[in-house]
Amino acid sequence: MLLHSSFAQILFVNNLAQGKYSDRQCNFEAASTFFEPPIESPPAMTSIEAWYMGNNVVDQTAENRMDPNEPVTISDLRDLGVIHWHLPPVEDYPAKAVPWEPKNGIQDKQLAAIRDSRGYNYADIITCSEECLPDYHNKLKAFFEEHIHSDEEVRYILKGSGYFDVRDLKDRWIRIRLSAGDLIVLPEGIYHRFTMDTKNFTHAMRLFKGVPVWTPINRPADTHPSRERYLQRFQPEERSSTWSIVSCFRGLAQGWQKLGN
Ligand SMILES: CSCCC(=O)C(=O)O
Ligand SMILES: [Fe+2]
Ligand code: NI
Repeated sequence: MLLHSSFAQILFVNNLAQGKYSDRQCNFEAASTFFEPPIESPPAMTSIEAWYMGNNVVDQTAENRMDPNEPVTISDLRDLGVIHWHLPPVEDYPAKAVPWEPKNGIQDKQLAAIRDSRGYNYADIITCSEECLPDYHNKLKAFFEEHIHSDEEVRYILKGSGYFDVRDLKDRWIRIRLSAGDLIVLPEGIYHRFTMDTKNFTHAMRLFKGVPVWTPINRPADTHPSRERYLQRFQPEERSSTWSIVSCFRGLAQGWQKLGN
């Protein structure tokens, strides 16, 4: 198996170098005997890693860590509304399926449980690589434009890897490294962007509640209702000061009412 897959990888890289890949070969099912991504996912990674990055990005696919490194914990991410599971993929998913319908019922029970409990009733599967993604260069540019969405962004990495960058509440970029098995939820209204890493291969499931909304709302979007909702939910100081102003006005109004009676 090991021999087989290294052979397949050598073949893949060779063919890639000769420009042999076409859309047809991006169908993993049809080409599964020789199509393997040119990388292996790391063994049983149990958690994502995140770190602060600088604003000056020369190569978006590089790690872009601060020097010295400034790590960001899972709990810091939770405070921003970003949640994560690690579910090693149990099925062999196709390279592309828009939408994706499980063939023989849902085999991945853990994924099915998350989909049910969070209402992700639509899913599709895409492969980001130069061979498989039509209009590759423009898509990569669009993915890396800072934006928000009016819904959650939910991605399950099936093979390969990539980075989601999110802004913290002080507007600093945090880079989150995802690889096969990582399922991430970015909340509605968080500023974010996506890039592949130096390996240039991400095979992912995109999950949605109801009709998929993937229109990006590029920054500036500070007055967009989704951004305002995000700040209400996740910016504690702002929420408490808004609440104290509201309750102060309430108190005054009640006072006036009493005076009038
Ligand atoms: C990891 S999926 C490809 C990127 C994407 O869907 C996005 O940036 O919204
Ligand atoms: Fe997106
Ligand atoms: Ni997005």
